[in-house]
This record gives sequence, structure tokens and C-alpha cells, in this order.
Amino acid sequence: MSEELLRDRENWLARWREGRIGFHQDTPSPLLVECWERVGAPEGSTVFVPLAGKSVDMPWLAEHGHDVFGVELASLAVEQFFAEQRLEAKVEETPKGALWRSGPIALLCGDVFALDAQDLAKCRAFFDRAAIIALPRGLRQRYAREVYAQLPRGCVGLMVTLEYPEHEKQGPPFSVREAEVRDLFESDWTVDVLVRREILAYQASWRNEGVTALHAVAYRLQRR
Ligand SMILES: C[S@@+](CC[C@H](N)C(=O)[O-])C[C@H]1O[C@@H](n2cnc3c(N)ncnc32)[C@H](O)[C@@H]1O
Repeated sequence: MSEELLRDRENWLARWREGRIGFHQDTPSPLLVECWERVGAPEGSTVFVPLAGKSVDMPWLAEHGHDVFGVELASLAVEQFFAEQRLEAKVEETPKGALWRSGPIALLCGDVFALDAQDLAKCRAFFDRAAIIALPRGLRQRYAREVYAQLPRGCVGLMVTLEYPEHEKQGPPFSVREAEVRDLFESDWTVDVLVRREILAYQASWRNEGVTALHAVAYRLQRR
């Protein structure tokens, strides 16, 4: 495993241990609710949720008829997810980590970079919130080439990024501009911007840190 990935994994585990999880939201992501229908994910399809945390987007997707396959490194996050959602889970040890299952939701406690095409074969859809933008630039390249490249042809999904002047704030979350998304994905995926929204007005903490512009961008990606 590379130094960069090891360091990044350690940082995330420390964040969960220390409760530094400001990224977590108690309500479903507004851009998921707004855009999911336009993504056109096949009815009943399994949605891959990389870097899932304890996101309530997973139950939202399940309520909308999907099976969910989330992948999350931190066991604390996985335990908290099932406890907070009051879901009884069955846990099965797999070569990629402990797989927690409850009804339509399966959450693998493991490293997203360890997944292969077989692990993702059933995922005809994905939802990426606070995931690609959680990774530093070098890992974003690996994420596109080693994780997204394993998703099946025809797979469709929603990716939400943030854009801000990079020198004004240290990530994560990192600023991932449209040019980078296109550079990473356009060779294999059709990339469409669904929404580009100025959100600084609603983000007092970002303004207080001196950030002068902040956009959320929602992309529809479809694998060719
Ligand atoms: C910014 S959080 C976002 C969580 C979730 N998507 C949400 O919207 O609340 C990123 C998550 O990715 C997890 N993570 C980081 N690196 C990972 C890896 N290599 N494999 C799986 N999960 C990882 C972290 O533990 C953290 O919970």
C-alpha cells in the first residue's frame, strides 16, 4: 500500500476516533434529493456508495427502491450507522472486510481501493457525495482508475463536488474542478453537469475561514 494511502487512511480513522466528522449530515443530501430522478438509475438497481461514512443518503436510496452497497473504512462509522438507524445487522467476514447487512443495505467495512470488478458487478448505479472530494489529488487519480474503472458498463450515477479557490482553504474537502472531473472520467464515462450552485451564502464557517467563492456541482456520469 502506498505511503499516501496509508497516511490518508490513518487520518480518517483518527477523525472518527476523535469525533471530527463535520461532513456528516442528519438529513439526506439536498442535491441527491433534487437530482436523483434525473440520473435515471435503473429501478431497483444496486447503488454503490463509496466512502459512505454513516450517511443517511443510504436509507434514502433504500426508501427509493434501491439496494445499497456502501464501503467505509472506519468500523466506528459502520457501527454508528446501524445503531443510529436502529437497524439490526448480520455481519459476515469477507476477504475485503466485515460485510454488515440489513434489508436492502449492505455496508462493507473495508478499503475502497481493495475492490475489484467482481465486488462491484451488481452496481448499476452509484452516489458519490463527500467521497471524491475527500481524497487528495494523487488518490483521486487512483480512485478513478482503480475504483470507478471496475464499475460495469452502463453504470450511471451522481457525483457531487465542491469548487473553491484552492489557496483559500486546506482540504478535505478538496476543490475538484470540472476540468479535473472531465480529465479523470471522460475517457470512459459520459459526463454531464446537472447543477452548478453558488453555496457560500449558506456556509458561514467557510466565509469565516476567508473563502471567497464556493460552488457545489452535481454531475451525472454514465459509463460507456
Ligand atoms: C468526508 S467523509 C464522507 C462520508 C459520507 N459520504 C457522507 O456524505 O457523510 C469520507 C469518508 O470516507 C472514509 N474513507 C476514507 N478513505 C477510505 C477508503 N480508502 N476506503 C473506504 N472509506 C474511506 C472516511 O472514513 C470517511 O468516513
